[in-house]
Amino acid sequence: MANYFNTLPLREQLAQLAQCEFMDAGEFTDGVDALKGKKLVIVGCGAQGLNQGLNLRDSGLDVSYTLRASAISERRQSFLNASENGFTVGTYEELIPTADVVLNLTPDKQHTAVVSAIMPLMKKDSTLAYSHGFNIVEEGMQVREDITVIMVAPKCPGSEVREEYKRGFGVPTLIAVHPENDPQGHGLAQAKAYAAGTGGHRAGVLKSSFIAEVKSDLMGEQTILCGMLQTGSILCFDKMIEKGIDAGYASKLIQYGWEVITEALKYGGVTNMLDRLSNPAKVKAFELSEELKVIMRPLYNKHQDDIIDGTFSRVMMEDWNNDDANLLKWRSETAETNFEKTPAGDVEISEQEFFDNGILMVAMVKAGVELAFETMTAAGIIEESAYYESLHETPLIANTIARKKLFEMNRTISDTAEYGCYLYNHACLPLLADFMKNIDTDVIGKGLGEQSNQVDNQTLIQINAALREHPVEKVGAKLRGYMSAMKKIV
Ligand SMILES: NC(=O)C1=CN([C@@H]2O[C@H](COP(=O)(O)OP(=O)(O)OC[C@H]3O[C@@H](n4cnc5c(N)ncnc54)[C@H](OP(=O)(O)O)[C@@H]3O)[C@@H](O)[C@H]2O)C=CC1
Ligand SMILES: CC(=O)[C@](C)(O)C(=O)O
Ligand SMILES: [Mg+2]
Ligand SMILES: [Mg+2]
Repeated sequence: MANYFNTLPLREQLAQLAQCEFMDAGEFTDGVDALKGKKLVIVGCGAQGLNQGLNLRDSGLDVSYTLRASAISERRQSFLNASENGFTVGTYEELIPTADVVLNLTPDKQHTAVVSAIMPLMKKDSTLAYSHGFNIVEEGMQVREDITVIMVAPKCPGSEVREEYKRGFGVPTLIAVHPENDPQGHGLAQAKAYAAGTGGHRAGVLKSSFIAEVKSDLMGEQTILCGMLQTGSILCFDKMIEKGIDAGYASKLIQYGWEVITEALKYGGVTNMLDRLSNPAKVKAFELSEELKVIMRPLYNKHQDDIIDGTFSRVMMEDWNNDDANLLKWRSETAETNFEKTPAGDVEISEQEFFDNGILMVAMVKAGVELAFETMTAAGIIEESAYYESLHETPLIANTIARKKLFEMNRTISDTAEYGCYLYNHACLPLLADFMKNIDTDVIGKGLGEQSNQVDNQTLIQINAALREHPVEKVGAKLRGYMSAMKKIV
């Protein structure tokens, strides 16, 4: 097998990267009908597997789980996830032959082995579904020609796929049909029904391609979504400790701060997030974010370049073949960081205080969202896709840090995302070393303590215009307009 993307002519690569059509709510009036009465068998019951299965069943679909024989015999967590939620669980031999749709929700590293094992058992004219395009695009998996291959990719950690559904909302979702495998022409109808079953249509669905999803998902997760929040947590915490801020306070400000400040982002974009600051703090946050964008832009370009040409995938797959040695080493190193080892203090921090004392965090989120959006769109990803992958998903990742710090984020996201997050963190920590030398508690930990809200009018006018004029704000206003069912979290 070879990297599918790299086998295509540039014309086709660009066309697939640009595949992105916002699907109006009217396209989902049939709901889950295309899958009603069909047997959906999910392989794997982890972050996506469990939460998607719960949503699909609540949406009236017939869902069961097939797990590795060892998972069942050893009653592993995946078996408990499925059985304790009342699902039928069986081996591949027992359930795959009965499946109309097989949802492959195992780790990307396992996809070639899993698909190779289940394909011979899949009945003629059935469907194979993915939630990430890595196996098809980066590995070039060849699927039997009678099998329809679709993708329904939530732009969100598995846990929040379920939480947003329970709130009556959903998460933005990319759907696609693999052009090499749509023999009966019903791939799109099935993908739409699957997306509706997860609740994705309530947040927004893009008709995308396996290529557009992979090349944007890898970029978002490695940079703004997980990498920036990991690096920002470590740098901001260590700076506060260096400057004598109480460790419990510092830990709480960061652990819960990302969620609070990015909730403003989710509702009103970067503009609303900065509008939550005083004028002097907004000017400071804007200046810091502009400085951060200059420093980090080469890193964001390198991540996108390595994703586009397959370098990232090759390097990660080398680690797969080395028993995940780097992934496991970097995971344990993360657990040893001061931030991870310091519990949040039993101290009251008001919602506004997270903004006032977290000016640097606001600047990092602004810089990361804008850089990721700008880099993705420069690489051919369409704005709507780049918005979901940079701005809208950041608060959903922040929700996981609020639960149990970087441990929970890295446990909930895919191993692929976790690996990319560590690559970014290893590069960004030294990259920001000089920048952090000039940082003090006025922007992280204590706030400006300004006596008045006065700033230069011209400066404020220019900053407000720059915030509102950024393309992520324009496409964001349109997409948030469709999210009438969005629910408050903080
Ligand atoms: N995590 C996330 O938030 C997101 C993930 N995705 C995508 O969803 C897919 C699933 O990822 P995720 O939910 O994170 O995966 P998890 O690691 O959370 O769960 C993997 C599941 O697969 C099972 N599994 C592991 N290895 C094998 C194997 N060799 N054969 C069969 N089953 C196996 C595990 O059970 P056991 O080990 O007990 O057998 C577990 O139930 C991936 O393609 C990922 O890219 C997409 C969007 C977000
Ligand atoms: C949660 C999500 O969308 C990620 C970051 O892409 C992943 O876990 O792979
Ligand atoms: Mg993703
Ligand atoms: Mg991902």
